[in-house]
Amino acid sequence: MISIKGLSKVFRTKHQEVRAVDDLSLQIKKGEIYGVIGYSGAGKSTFIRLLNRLEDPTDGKVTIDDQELTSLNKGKLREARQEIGMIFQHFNLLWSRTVHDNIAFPLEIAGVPKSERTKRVNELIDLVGLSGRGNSYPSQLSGGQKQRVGIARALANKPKVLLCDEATSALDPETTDSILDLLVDINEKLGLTIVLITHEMHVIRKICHQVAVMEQGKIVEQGDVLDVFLYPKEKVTKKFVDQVMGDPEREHSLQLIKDTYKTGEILRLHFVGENTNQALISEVSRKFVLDVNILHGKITQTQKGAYGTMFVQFLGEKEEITRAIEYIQSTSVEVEVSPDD
Ligand SMILES: Nc1ncnc2c1ncn2[C@@H]1O[C@H](COP(=O)(O)OP(=O)(O)OP(=O)(O)O)[C@@H](O)[C@H]1O
Repeated sequence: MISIKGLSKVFRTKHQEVRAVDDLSLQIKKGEIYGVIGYSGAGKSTFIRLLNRLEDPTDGKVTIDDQELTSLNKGKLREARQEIGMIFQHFNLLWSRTVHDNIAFPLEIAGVPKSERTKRVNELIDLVGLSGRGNSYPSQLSGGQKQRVGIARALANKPKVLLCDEATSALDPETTDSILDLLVDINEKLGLTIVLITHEMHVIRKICHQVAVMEQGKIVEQGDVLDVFLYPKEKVTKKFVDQVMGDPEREHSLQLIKDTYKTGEILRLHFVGENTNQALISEVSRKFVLDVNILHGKITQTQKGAYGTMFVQFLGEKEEITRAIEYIQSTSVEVEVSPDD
């Protein structure tokens, strides 16, 4: 759906040249939530602004649904932009207009008649959970509510793509989660493709299907969110994964745990995808004559299922422990047995 090829943006100032986006290529599928993560200065904002040509590229192409955005003249670009909604970190609302009139604004520009506008705005107000607040002004709303107005306004012209520029960075964690839930809801209900940029791995973990990691204008790693969490390759990606998971290798190596718990069999279980920890653990203690102690673990939920690591201690007859391990090995949970001394 979105094809990005060899995209570059060079900013030239008097004294220097900055390659904010450097020969970047990506494919984003229809209906996907695609996250781009990077530290400050990586080039994320410039990248997302190139997707609707708020910034003109120095080089490269952006194609959305077979339409090459980068070759359009001003008139055609204005039409094409109606299919691309955008939300911002600081909401960018019109302070002198009510919630209703903020959402109606893009419809006015598109020349939608008043009666139709009112109907559409009311639908959008309900969709984003702001029923009853249509006559409020932005200054009377909380941050989360302001972003809901931003989302409703961005959806007014029924876009195919929603661009989110650090949309939750100004919000507290709880409000962030409620806005992320709303984005997932919209993605599922409307089949909308969402491209977001963020510096928070929590955002990627919670709602994205695919992730690209950006550093110095380039994509250094990309893939399925679960894969990137499980097998981060680049140093910068590992740092982002640690933001959410801590570093189990460093903090709790199997050997370290074994040195602490000297009896029974110590196992490390890797959960990937659908499995949830509780179901397997309770199944094992039901099926086998064993005492199972959960020692340490961190399982987290992504859009592609649960994943994480858990250390457990099995206490019981050796044969029974072996049978239990074989049973776990027959599921999709990976088992690592503590090395023999
Ligand atoms: N208009 C501009 N003129 C000159 N340099 C710019 C301009 N916009 C961005 N840059 C430079 O391009 C690089 C990438 O900036 P960009 O804002 O895209 O990064 P970012 O990852 O979004 O970071 P942040 O989250 O801090 O905004 C930076 O070195 C920045 O200084």
